[in-house]
Amino acid sequence: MITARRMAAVDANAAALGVPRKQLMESSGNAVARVVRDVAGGEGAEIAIVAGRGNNGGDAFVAARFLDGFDTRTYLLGRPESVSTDIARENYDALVEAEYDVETVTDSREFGLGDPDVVVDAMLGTGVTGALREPEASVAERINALDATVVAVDVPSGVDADTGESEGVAVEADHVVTFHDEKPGLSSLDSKVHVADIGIPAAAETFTGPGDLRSLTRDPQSHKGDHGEVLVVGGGPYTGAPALAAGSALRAGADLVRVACPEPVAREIQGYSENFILVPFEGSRFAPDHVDDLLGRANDHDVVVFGPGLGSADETLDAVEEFLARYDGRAVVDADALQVVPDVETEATLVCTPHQGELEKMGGTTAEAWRERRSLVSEFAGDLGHTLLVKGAYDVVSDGSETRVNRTGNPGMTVGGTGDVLAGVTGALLSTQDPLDAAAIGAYANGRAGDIVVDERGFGLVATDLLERVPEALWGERDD
Ligand SMILES: NC(=O)C1=CN([C@@H]2O[C@H](COP(=O)(O)OP(=O)(O)OC[C@H]3O[C@@H](n4cnc5c(N)ncnc54)[C@H](O)[C@@H]3O)[C@@H](O)[C@H]2O)[C@H](O)CC1
Ligand SMILES: [K+]
Repeated sequence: MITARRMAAVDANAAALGVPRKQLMESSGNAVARVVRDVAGGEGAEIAIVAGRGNNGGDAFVAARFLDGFDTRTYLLGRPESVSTDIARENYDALVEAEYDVETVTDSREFGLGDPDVVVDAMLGTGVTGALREPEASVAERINALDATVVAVDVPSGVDADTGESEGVAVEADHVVTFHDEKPGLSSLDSKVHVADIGIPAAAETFTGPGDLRSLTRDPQSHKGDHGEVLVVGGGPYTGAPALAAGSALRAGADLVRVACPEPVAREIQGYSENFILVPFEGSRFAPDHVDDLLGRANDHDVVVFGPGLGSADETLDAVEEFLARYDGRAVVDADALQVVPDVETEATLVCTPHQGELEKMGGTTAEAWRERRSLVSEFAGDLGHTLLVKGAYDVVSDGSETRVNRTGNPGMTVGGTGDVLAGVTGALLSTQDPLDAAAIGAYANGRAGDIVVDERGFGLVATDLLERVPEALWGERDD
């Protein structure tokens, strides 16, 4: 099962892996034609292809080329100039050039579909927003009134592939040829669903890629706070770690970042940067006495990043345990705080970011080969009931039901502090993304930032270099 949003990400990842969308379109069109052949009842059958101006229409232009021998006519709803993508337009032009029977429909009132045996509905696919507009709405009604067998491309036009719902009229299809994987909304329809393999490499789904960054949108109308308020809880024996996590959360786009830390740590951090808002607590380390106050504060934030530099004193770990038991918001848990997670019952939504050693301390197991590690991490995440981001040469991210593997990053990143950067980035992302996406994008961007630094200067990077490249890694030029 795959949502339209995830499908778009996987599609972009496939392109980055060297399988561009036009190639997928060729497979999609071919798959549609195969189903049409099966339902048409022999050559000579009359087939009407009704194509819209997006890539859904593009699939149908390809299908027409695979239907030689049938009496096929293709209708484009609109002028050729209105075809909205290059690849759909190229496939349209190819039909015209090869003298296929193609008509443009500019006045739908005069559009007569005749009495075909099969209608291919390729007006709209996953690009639909809201109710069908004209001319698509009245053409859908006309298709529904015919006796023909209706084969819809990807999704019946007007239907939302994620929900199966339509806001107005929608095509009623006998068959739907959908691509790559089942879509959540199709099972509720009265159509026979055919899932066609269109040659998207499994790696486009398994591995994070530039497509995963597509969910990072910024609404021009956004206000302060829309992109997250993050509370970093850390510091004690270490002072750099919470500062790195906080700085990274800001670089990853959080609007406000506060650092809750012991007073002496706060004094030191203040000297690092004027961008930090500090909320010091008494004493030299986090302890159970601080939990009440901290819970109040945490509830005013979207996400808490727990762990950088906290240390592992017994009273600190007790305090972490008590905090998590009483907290029901979102949190990234890193470093020493990780070890209490398996023992605590919490309503909180956690993204845990252990390296392999920390994973073992949590009770998880690891393996050398990433495929094996992927299954182990997935199983352990399922047992924990939280999302895991297990760091390594290949990072494994899983919530127990979905698992992604991240390949960005390099051996230069074994230096101290890179984990704190990852925790901060993931914390900022967790305020706008679901936990699996936040962890996957966090791992991808953190590694990419490291790759940018090493490409430029070679090894010898330090964590602050990485932090500075986080914006570029998240929003810089994308090759999708
Ligand atoms: N990997 C894949 O998923 C592949 C999918 N393919 C096919 O591509 C379509 C999605 O294509 P896209 O261009 O994004 O969108 P559509 O063709 O569905 O429609 C865009 C088109 O429609 C207009 N529009 C939007 N809403 C409405 C409305 N309510 N009424 C009228 N018109 C509307 C919008 O303005 C655009 O012009 C997917 O379904 C697959 O069929 C690839 O070919 C292969 C890879
Ligand atoms: K369609």
